[in-house]
Amino acid sequence: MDVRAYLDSTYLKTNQQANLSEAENVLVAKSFIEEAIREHFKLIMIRPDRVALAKKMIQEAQSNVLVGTVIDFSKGQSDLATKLAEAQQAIVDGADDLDFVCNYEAFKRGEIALVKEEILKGTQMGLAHKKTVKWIIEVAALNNGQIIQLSALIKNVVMQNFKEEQYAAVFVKSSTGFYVTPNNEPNGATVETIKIMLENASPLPVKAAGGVRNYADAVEMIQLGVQRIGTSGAKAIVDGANTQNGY
Ligand SMILES: O=C[C@H](O)COP(=O)(O)O
Repeated sequence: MDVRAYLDSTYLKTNQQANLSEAENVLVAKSFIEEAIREHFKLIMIRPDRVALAKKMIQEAQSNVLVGTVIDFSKGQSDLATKLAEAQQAIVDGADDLDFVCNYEAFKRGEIALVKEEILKGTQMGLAHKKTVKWIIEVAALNNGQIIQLSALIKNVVMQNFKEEQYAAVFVKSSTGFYVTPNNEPNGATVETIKIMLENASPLPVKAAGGVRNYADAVEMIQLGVQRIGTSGAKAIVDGANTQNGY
């Protein structure tokens, strides 16, 4: 198994979150992009305002690394027009993957029509431009019943509105990695939540994100059946793989 083919190496901290100036934070972003090129990760996941930079660096390196970005990050509570405008800009800047934060708070309030509409319109926009689209459901904000329902809702919107050959380009993704639970509990992918997502999102693929930090975690997720892993620890995962395989 080549774990690198699963890895969306992720750096999404704002200047404030990183406690860095804009210039310093650009340097950190560049180091993640360079690392993704060097290590042949599947994708570099970067904030929207760094997409054009990542695309340029990857093209100059003649690399196949994909560029992904997040839409309406990290709360997902903007209106549809705002979400679509952000996605449109990311497409113009050259993003390959669009990871939308689903309005999971609206879902919890029972505003199902709103959630269905954003999934339909966001997916339509992405697929029309041949992008991969992912819907982040923020599992740590949901109970297991809600994870079942929201995974199934996304699956149903996609199956009712798009062709079978398009399903592989629409993921259900577990987490932003930035959600803070009231009791400081795990805020990302867990074996339990990923199993629930896989059971209820299929035939759509699943991306595990948040808290996947080492090779053993990554292998566990891949063996469960995820197609992608979003992680800020991609290098540690690859180093673990190399040690395990005696390289
Ligand atoms: O999508 C990826 C997450 O932001 C990464 O979360 P992490 O820092 O827990 O690996």
